[in-house]
Amino acid sequence: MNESFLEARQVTKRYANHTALEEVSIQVPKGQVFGLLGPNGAGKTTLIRIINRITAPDAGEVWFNGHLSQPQDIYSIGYLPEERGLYKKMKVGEQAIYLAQLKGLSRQEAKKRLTDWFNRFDIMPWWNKKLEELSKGMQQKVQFVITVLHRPPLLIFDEPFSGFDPVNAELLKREILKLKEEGHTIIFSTHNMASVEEICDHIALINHSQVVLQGAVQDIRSQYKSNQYELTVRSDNPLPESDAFEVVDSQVVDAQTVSYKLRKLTSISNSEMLSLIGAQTEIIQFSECIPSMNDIFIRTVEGKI
Ligand SMILES: Nc1ncnc2c1ncn2[C@@H]1O[C@H](COP(=O)(O)OP(=O)(O)OP(=O)(O)O)[C@@H](O)[C@H]1O
Repeated sequence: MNESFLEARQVTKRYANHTALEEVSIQVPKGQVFGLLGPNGAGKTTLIRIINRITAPDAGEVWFNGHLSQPQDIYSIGYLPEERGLYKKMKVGEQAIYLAQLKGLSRQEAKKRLTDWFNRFDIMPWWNKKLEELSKGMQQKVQFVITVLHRPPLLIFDEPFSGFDPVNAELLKREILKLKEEGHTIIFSTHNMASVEEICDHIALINHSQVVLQGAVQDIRSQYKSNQYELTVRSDNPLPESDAFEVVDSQVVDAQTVSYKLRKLTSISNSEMLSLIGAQTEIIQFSECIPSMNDIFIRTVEGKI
């Protein structure tokens, strides 16, 4: 694993009647997209607020780019909070320039970068409108742009896809991946598991205030494999009998086609299994069932592992 840009070490946060985080440790690799997952109330926003120094932990430490987090580190973070907070009565372009200047950009540079982003996000016609005249999705776009405009090395997005239609969610995904290619480290919290598979390199799953799963998405999905396969064959020849696998389920698709769910019983490779079946039947489709992040989330959170 490459070096961490951000680490939480044994972070604990207690509120009056509730422990929101219990010895939570995460390692966010530099230049990667890190998904912070968990059911409602798990503690994700609390951890994000601690990383942003909005609230302090009761115990534990946050390490930022190799040093113990310092107050000035917040200038190296672009944070899109869950509750979006722009001025409703102020004009969009003017507001965006003002906020960019607060983050250290000159007026000229801010305008140049904003024009570029606004064109890409198709919101340039709204430059002179008041924020309250924009739809929720457009307001989201404006706030996203303001978050990333000063190009901080660490970007943290809390539920960035909420309020976006599928086309705009796609646009946002592409922009997040572009920001990664430019070298930013990105943390985002989401309940949208499809987006996790598409854009996250690593994840941490928090449940009941603790990290219950952490690692590279591909490794985690492989760990949860259960030797199950989907197979579709022409029905002229029966499936060969074998000690290597068993049929869990079968379904007639049409007069010529049958599909099976198989479980592998030995350590033969996928290619060997394919040859074994293919020697007697004509294979139309063969694939190993790799659990989705959605399945893994539900199984882990419901304790079915
Ligand atoms: N300021 C606060 N005072 C008291 N309790 C709080 C405070 N902030 C958060 N909590 C509690 O801490 C727990 C974790 O909340 P948090 O907002 O971190 O969850 P989350 O994982 O972000 O949830 P969601 O997915 O619903 O946004 C919740 O039980 C919440 O009620």
